[in-house]
Amino acid sequence: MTYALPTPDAPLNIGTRGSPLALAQAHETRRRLMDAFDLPEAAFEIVVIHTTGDDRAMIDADRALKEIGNKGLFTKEIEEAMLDGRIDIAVHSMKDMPVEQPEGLLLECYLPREDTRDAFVSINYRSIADLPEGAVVGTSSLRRKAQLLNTRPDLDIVEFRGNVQTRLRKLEEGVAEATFLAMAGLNRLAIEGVPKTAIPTDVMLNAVAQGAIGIERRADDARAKDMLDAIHDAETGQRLAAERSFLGALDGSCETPIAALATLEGDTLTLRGEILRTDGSESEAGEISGQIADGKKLGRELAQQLLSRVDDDFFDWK
Ligand SMILES: NCc1[nH]cc(CCC(=O)O)c1CC(=O)O
Repeated sequence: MTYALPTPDAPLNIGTRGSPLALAQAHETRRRLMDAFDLPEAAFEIVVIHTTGDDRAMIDADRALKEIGNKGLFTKEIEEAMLDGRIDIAVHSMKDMPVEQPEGLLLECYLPREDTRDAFVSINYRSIADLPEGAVVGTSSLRRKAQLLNTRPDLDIVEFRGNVQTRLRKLEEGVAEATFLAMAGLNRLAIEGVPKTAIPTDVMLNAVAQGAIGIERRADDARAKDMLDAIHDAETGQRLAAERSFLGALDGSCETPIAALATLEGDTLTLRGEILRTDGSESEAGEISGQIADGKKLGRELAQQLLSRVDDDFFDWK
């Protein structure tokens, strides 16, 4: 080792967004690093970085999100802070991460994955199938919207943003009958009293990398590399390699109707994927299996299979 581990006087700076979920994920990362290296909490400093994506979400600009595209919206300022040395590592929801990282940064460390499923959140109903004809449901996710309309074209989908509390209040006020959240977020925040049911993945397939936390670092930072290697979860890495390669081959982002889930059994990786038209009028789904080590290739192959079945305008907004 040619470096010293962090100390309370020279802490490792952990960058994160300021949302409750982002902070919970940063705290989990700090806890795992403390345990792996037997270091005190004060050897780590959690540094909150404000991002453009946070502004957009606050102003509600669903339109702005779509105009700018979501790629990197939540990560640009955090990555700049890392390249500037203001922070040493950055904790991200992998679901929101572009497939490629900027020059000089690496994203190779994943924590053990949480539940990948979406939650159906409703005061009066237990599942999508339970919803009455024409029910109003709230979501701003293009994927969830397209998946819902594909199976339930009768539903009236309204934009829904904000934190869990805001959404629950809207449900209580009767603004919508149901909304959707990632089970992973609800579990990590351990919020009590949310009327939720996990949706099976054959009813609503999760977003690429849903439920996974990734930790980014500078490519030339040997200390950060060794520290992150110690807390990396190899299985999550193998699953995300396949899912993110599928996403990359489709040139998608978190704001594209694309879903994928890789699972491992023995030496075999199975990748299920789905692409949808934004209006839900068409969906193509498929599955591919092979050696775990070939995950990236399997992701590209599944993407090609699905793309070969659709027209060029498939992902165009309507
Ligand atoms: N796009 C927002 C986002 N990014 C990650 C999560 C939840 C946690 C996760 O999936 O890891 C969420 C909110 C949600 O979908 O409910």
